[in-house]
Amino acid sequence: MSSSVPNKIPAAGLAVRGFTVSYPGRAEAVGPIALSVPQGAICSVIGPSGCGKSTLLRAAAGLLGAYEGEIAFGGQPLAGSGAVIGLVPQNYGLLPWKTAEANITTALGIARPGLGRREKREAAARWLGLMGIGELADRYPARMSGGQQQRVAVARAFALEPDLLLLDEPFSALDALTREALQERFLANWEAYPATALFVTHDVEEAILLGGIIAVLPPSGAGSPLLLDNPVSGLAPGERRTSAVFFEMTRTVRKAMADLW
Ligand SMILES: Nc1ncnc2c1ncn2[C@@H]1O[C@H](COP(=O)(O)OP(=O)(O)OP(=O)(O)O)[C@@H](O)[C@H]1O
Repeated sequence: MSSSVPNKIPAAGLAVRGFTVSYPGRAEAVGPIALSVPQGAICSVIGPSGCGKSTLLRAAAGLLGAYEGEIAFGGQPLAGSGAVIGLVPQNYGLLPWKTAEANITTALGIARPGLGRREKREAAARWLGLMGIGELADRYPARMSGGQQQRVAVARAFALEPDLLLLDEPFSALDALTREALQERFLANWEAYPATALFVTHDVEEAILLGGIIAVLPPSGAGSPLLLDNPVSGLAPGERRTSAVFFEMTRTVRKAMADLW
């Protein structure tokens, strides 16, 4: 059930090799992390606090100055690949001086410069609607709850129709029912626009519901991530939560966590 990271950089999808970061003033380096995600697959990333999940996402998004190792997409360094990247950072990353709609149209203006004003506004309205917050289009982030801001950030990431989706605990601030509804919505969106995705979560059930691959990261410096192929992803989204395979996978992932952490 576990898969290994091939030595050669694959021609498609995301490949991370020997990813290591030395933060100034921090004795131990973060990593090394190695991962491989086929094009159009979701990789759930689960790991103990401080193991480097957000650091990896920031590096993949081009927001980290220096790191060792390589992050490749489509067989070439991600930085020069021209891939459109949709990022949902842990702090949502919304521009506080822009409304929900303008946060999305501004990002679209950068990532998809060919789109006209009307197309951008229509895309913003559609994706805010799909995330269940269409009525918040004119609202500023300071006047939204954390969960609402998270949903705007997810809507913005999907609106870009990205090649690579990077999500850092995107549903952590939501109540259980809204979270379940948005997990289903996330899968439906992803099936319509199957971006290669890294989905960081601390929730084992969420990792299993969403990921075709589950990367269980060890504490920093304690070896390589374990990559698990997830048979649950072969089931229809509506059947996943209640299937026997799901419960079996829950045991497998928890055992991997117990062994690695
Ligand atoms: N800018 C920084 N300067 C110094 N150390 C940092 C910086 N950013 C992160 N770190 C350290 O690097 C390590 C990895 O941090 P990171 O945020 O990537 O972990 P994480 O796995 O995402 O954690 P969590 O699950 O708590 O969000 C932590 O020990 C953190 O303290």
